[in-house]
Amino acid sequence: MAEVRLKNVTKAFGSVTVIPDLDLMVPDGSFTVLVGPSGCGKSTLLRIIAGLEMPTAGTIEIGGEDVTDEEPSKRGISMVFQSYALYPHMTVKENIDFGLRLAKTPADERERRVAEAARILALTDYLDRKPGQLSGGQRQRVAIGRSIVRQPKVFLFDEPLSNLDAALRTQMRVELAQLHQSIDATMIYVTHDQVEAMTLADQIVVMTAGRIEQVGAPMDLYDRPQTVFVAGFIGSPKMNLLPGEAAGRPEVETVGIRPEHIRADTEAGDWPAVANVVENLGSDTIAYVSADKRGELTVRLPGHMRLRPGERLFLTPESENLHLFGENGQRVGPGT
Ligand SMILES: Nc1ncnc2c1ncn2[C@@H]1O[C@H](COP(=O)(O)OP(=O)(O)OP(=O)(O)O)[C@@H](O)[C@H]1O
Repeated sequence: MAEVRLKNVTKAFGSVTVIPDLDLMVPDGSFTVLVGPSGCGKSTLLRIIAGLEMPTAGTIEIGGEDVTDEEPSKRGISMVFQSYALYPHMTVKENIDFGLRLAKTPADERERRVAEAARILALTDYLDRKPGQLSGGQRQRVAIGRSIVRQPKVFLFDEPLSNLDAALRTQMRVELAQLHQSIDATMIYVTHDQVEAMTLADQIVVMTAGRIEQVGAPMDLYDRPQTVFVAGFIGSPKMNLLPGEAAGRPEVETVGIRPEHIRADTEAGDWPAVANVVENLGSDTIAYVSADKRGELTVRLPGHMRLRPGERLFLTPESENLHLFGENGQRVGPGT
């Protein structure tokens, strides 16, 4: 068992408290993704779990053991960073093997583990190459290989794919999902990327200003954001958030509607509007429009719908897909 539990974790740098009082449970074997705006404390939290930062107060348990005062190397964790920092003069095999050699693992065991990691990561044919002879994605796989051979209970990833180009990111994302399926370890992953969060996570933790705003399965957060903040943060393009007004619900202050839940028609509809900017993505079209009395809205339309900037259209929000938020930005319906 390697669940990770944070209890009343507080972190201050000097007089600035960046994490006020945080509780989090990461289930054994889960893929937990931390998201939130820049500076909200994601990396700090990961570093606290790793033991690279000491919490100002609170405890960290890994696999039921209190590791708050334990050295990073004794916690059974392994961390993969965005800059993968391989040793350029060593081969792939030597890079992967490095930590095991330092730990004085017996040679035959090292051989076995490196071969197994290389197999999982499809690096077997590259073991004798130097990092300079690899693509960015292959280098990142070597960095992950270094983690795998140490057989950690928990993998920590801090934006591991952010230095890769779009195509490689997609490929590595799929590979990470497969890796998680094949080795079943607990993974905690920080990212800015919506698609990574939605596709990799069993549970997403949305943070803001050092606090947890909501924890849930990706589609849970998407379908039932509990706050205006989560509603605006999860989903791309962003949910439209309009000053409230819901029939018979005076407590509603904000009404949310996702871009794909607004129907558009050139003939008739509830809200007359004019298209400002139109992005044709092929599979769908994103239109940024001004709607009379509603202001600026983002609408996701079918890819085949042709629309030109300046063109008039009529929008109809799907009433069954509205999100209602009350005072303090808390969800008040439907189905809180
Ligand atoms: N060593 C440090 N000394 C002082 N302040 C720090 C230190 N490390 C982080 N901080 C501050 O703590 C806050 C949280 O930083 P952190 O890097 O954890 O955020 P983040 O959510 O990972 O941000 P990003 O998404 O931009 O990487 C920030 O305000 C940051 O300036």
